[in-house]
Amino acid sequence: MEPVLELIAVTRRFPRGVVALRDVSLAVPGGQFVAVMGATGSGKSTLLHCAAGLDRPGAGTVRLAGRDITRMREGPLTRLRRDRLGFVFQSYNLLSELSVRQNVALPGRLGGPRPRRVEEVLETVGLGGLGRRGVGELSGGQRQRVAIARALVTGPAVIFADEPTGALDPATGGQILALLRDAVDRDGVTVVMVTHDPAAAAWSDRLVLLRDGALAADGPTPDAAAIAGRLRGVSAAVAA
Ligand SMILES: Nc1ncnc2c1ncn2[C@@H]1O[C@H](COP(=O)(O)OP(=O)(O)OP(=O)(O)O)[C@@H](O)[C@H]1O
Repeated sequence: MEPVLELIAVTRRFPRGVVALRDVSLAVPGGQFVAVMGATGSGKSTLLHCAAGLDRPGAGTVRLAGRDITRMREGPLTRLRRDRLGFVFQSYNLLSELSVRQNVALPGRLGGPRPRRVEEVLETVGLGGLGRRGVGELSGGQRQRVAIARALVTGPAVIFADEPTGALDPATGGQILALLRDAVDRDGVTVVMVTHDPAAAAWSDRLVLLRDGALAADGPTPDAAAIAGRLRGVSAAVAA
């Protein structure tokens, strides 16, 4: 099966000699939950941004849903992101003056998703009946549920999540991770999640570790204690 997301020898340099990603290759099949970890500054967010077409690598190729996005013009790329990708960030990125329902309806094409589809995803994330609430009145966990509903509403191929539980307590964070896990298991969505938290990463199928912009490890996700050990391993190598 063709991977839904593929990075081939991706390198991203920033000014002053920073190589945020160096020669990273990664093929992700549909329906896989991937956690990306590594010390601060190891290139996790840069990997996520290049993979999602939010940033362009200086060298290498990114293929997303069967298309080479590396050289795609901004218009088609924006449409591809809107129609095939979902995004969940630590800071929710919702419009707080709009209602839950309006936020979830935002990413749709002309006219937006059908109202019934919006209600359906709100039920899925446990917000059934809260569609008319203002997002400003919601708790952090509820806001992140809205963000997940917004990510799911178009039926995306891939959801990119950057520290989705970073602002939540462990119990609430666990509920959010269970929703991402459900999207993978139920709908066959691929999730690529950046996290610092071994307990969050333990929900994934595959653990990718970055060290100084390069792939340091890539394999099946072990339990949280083993993840923490591996993370210390790659971080210590940087400090040494
Ligand atoms: N826009 C930018 N301009 C210049 N340098 C950048 C830029 N974005 C990232 N970098 C640098 O690239 C490297 C990788 O950054 P990145 O944000 O991808 O790391 P990270 O692993 O996500 O870190 P953190 O865990 O702290 O969020 C760092 O050295 C960072 O300073």
